[in-house]
Amino acid sequence: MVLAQLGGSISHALQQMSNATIIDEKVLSDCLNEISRALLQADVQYKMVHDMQSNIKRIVNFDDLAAGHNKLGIIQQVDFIQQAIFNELCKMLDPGKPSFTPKKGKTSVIMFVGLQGSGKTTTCTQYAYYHQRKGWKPALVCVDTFRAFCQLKQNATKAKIPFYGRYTESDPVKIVAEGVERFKKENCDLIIVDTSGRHKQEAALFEEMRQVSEATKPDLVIFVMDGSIGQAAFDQAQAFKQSVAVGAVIVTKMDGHAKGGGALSAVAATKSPVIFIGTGEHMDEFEVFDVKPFVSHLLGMGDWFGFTPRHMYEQFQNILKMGCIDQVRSMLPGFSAKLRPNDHEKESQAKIKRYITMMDSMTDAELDSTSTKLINEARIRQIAWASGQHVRDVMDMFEEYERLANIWSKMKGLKIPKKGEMSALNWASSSLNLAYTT
Ligand SMILES: Nc1nc2c(ncn2[C@@H]2O[C@H](COP(=O)(O)OP(=O)(O)OP(=O)(O)O)[C@@H](O)[C@H]2O)c(=O)[nH]1
Repeated sequence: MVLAQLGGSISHALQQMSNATIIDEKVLSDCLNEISRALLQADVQYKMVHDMQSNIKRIVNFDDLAAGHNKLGIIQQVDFIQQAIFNELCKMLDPGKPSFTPKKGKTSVIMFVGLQGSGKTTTCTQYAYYHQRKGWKPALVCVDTFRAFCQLKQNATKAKIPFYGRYTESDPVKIVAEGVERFKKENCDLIIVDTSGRHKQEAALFEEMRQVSEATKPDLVIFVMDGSIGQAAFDQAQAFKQSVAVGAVIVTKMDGHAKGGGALSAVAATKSPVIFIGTGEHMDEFEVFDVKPFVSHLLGMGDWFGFTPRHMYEQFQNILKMGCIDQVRSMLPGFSAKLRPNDHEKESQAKIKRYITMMDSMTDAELDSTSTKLINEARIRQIAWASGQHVRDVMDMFEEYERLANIWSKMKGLKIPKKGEMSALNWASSSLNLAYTT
């Protein structure tokens, strides 16, 4: 089952359950069985599906369910069960510890491993290009002496990323040692090693990987997995983990016919987080992986978990474009009093502008993350300094974000507008509707 269909099947199961007159053990079991079938067809490993079922059954209290057998009660119970499924799937995708994060300006060696055809070479360039656009100084080293050499060289040349590889040398360890050495001397901060995926025998592949790892002492080993490989995902990921210290996963080919379940299996097998997904062959078809929005899509819950600072930024810009905030704010109960102090138009405008300036000093990762975990005290101070504002103002801005994100999280099914998709007035009236429901 492809990813796009999985959400539909799960929504269908939940819909069936909400049509029931009472939610008892049988209704819940039927629903969970349908969801389990959908997950299995999407290549989630059997044991994970089984564990999820047991965990959900354990937390659902049937006495409470029986008590809520009017329509509202049933809707609440369905919400509760949907939330429980959401939490279980998030848990599956969260290994509990973040992967090593390279630091700009400090040399890190990142080694990519994966089977031939998994999309490893494509991913190496995408990863390099992603960082290059953010001001890093990446470099690519190709261990493979055959086809990947040409492919990686071509990609690297196109993206103007330094490249090292040797056609004539057959010893991969020698090539990689030379390449890493050279780029360390050139002060590259991200040295990306593309290992070979082609070997007649698995044992030879893993032995070469171990030797390359030994020679380069990578800061992070990334396992690249084809998102459409099916139930083999778990075993494949585990085999790599047993040979080298895999610390992160990138799932490729998540466009088109990809099955989402493989990502869950790879996390379980490697106990490492998925950090990016590949959504096409082109350099920029590469996305940071964020667990909650991914699971939210998987469950057909739409974008309601995905309210990011960037959404707030874009909506503030829309509001400023509309001119008169006093007019807009009368329709914006979603906005806090802080944004409309004493009803003064100018002050409100100035405040929104200040928030926008502060957000201009945030990184893309911070703007696109639904979590403010990235923002610690030091970051708040940096943002304040970079935007010429007070620390207190930056904290105010994040409080405002948390408040709006909280409002949007309650608006299940409502799509968060993309840039330019929704006018501030539409957004304002959505907030207005919400204000009466909260
Ligand atoms: N649709 C799609 N195709 C992809 C994606 N990533 C890679 N590919 C294609 O998949 C094929 C294999 O990708 P490679 O990057 O060559 O894979 P590899 O693991 O390096 O394989 P070898 O070089 O043979 O070891 C190529 O045709 C890529 O263009 C993706 O995210 N989506």
